[in-house]
Amino acid sequence: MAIEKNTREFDAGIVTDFRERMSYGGYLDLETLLSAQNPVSAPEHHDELLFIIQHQTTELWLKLMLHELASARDLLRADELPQALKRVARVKHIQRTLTEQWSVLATLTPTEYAEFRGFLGNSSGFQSYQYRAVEFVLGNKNRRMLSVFESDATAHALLSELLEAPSIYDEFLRYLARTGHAVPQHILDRDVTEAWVFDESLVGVIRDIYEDAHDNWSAYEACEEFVDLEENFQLWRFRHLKTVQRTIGMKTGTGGSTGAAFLQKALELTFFPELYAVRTRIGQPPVESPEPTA
Ligand code: HEM
Ligand SMILES: N[C@@H](CC(=O)c1ccccc1NC=O)C(=O)O
Repeated sequence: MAIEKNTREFDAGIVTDFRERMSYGGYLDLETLLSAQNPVSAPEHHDELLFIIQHQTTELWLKLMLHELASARDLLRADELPQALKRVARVKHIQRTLTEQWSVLATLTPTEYAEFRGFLGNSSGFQSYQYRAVEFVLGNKNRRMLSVFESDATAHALLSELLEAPSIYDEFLRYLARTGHAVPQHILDRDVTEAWVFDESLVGVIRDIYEDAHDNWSAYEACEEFVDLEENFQLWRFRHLKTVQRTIGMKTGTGGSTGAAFLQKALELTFFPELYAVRTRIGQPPVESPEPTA
């Protein structure tokens, strides 16, 4: 038995002739994928490959995240809540992988990074259109961000389209309205190209869902899934900030921002603020509506 030589038998049926058959590498277009790592440092720095692959794998996962989130948004529009939540469940796993992945890049020391940072010019993750697209789908719209993509027609077109489209949160709130929840009309009519801003009038609607979870189970479950999405997103941002602090300290960014201080401010951005605000209200007496003025 070959196993005694610590060698596995080559099963008789194993296919070896791929002249006329689809192969692994062909199906996955590995030729393209594996020829896309092109270090710019000269002489080539050993650690630049790590830097490139960390970014490329992130972009691949972002591509899938966007695919799933856009689909979840469309499913909500079609009143298919359980199917939408299935998509969100997958996104949560991708986010965990992306957050965990920071530990690989954290093995890059400040000295090593400084040795090839100069070759990166003004390129920066700030110019990641897929990252911006995910922020837009989740409702953190910012028209100003489009200016970075003036010279990239594909990225610009995608971001413009997502800017104009309702976010996943807009679609969820519309779904709630259609299924009997008292979502105020001004929310349903809002300008969806603007960043979502905390709306006090929505907190009572969410509170009703949380206080009668049994009878609002699917809406309640969806709210909790959205909170997971937001929390996971913030954990990624936090790990990015920590990686930045340990590799470049307080240096300004290659993209032109103040660097760590700029990234710190992103931790204050929020996607679903009412889903957090409701936690303060649960079990408290209802907030009186303000007296109408004049
Ligand atoms: C040593 C590693 C890294 C450093 C030192 C670093 C540094 C920075 C800095 C300073 C910024 C602010 C923009 C600027 O002025 O350049 C930034 C933004 C950004 N970086 Fe990184 N980064 C690192 C790794 C990564 C990785 C692996 C990704 C994954 C794609 C990434 C994605 C982003 C994104 C999406 C932004 C925009 C964030 C926002 O707008 O809030 N970065 N990065
Ligand atoms: N902004 C980083 C450079 C950087 O990290 C980067 C450069 C090119 C492509 C992606 C990058 N990642 C995140 O910003 C810096 O200031 O060192």
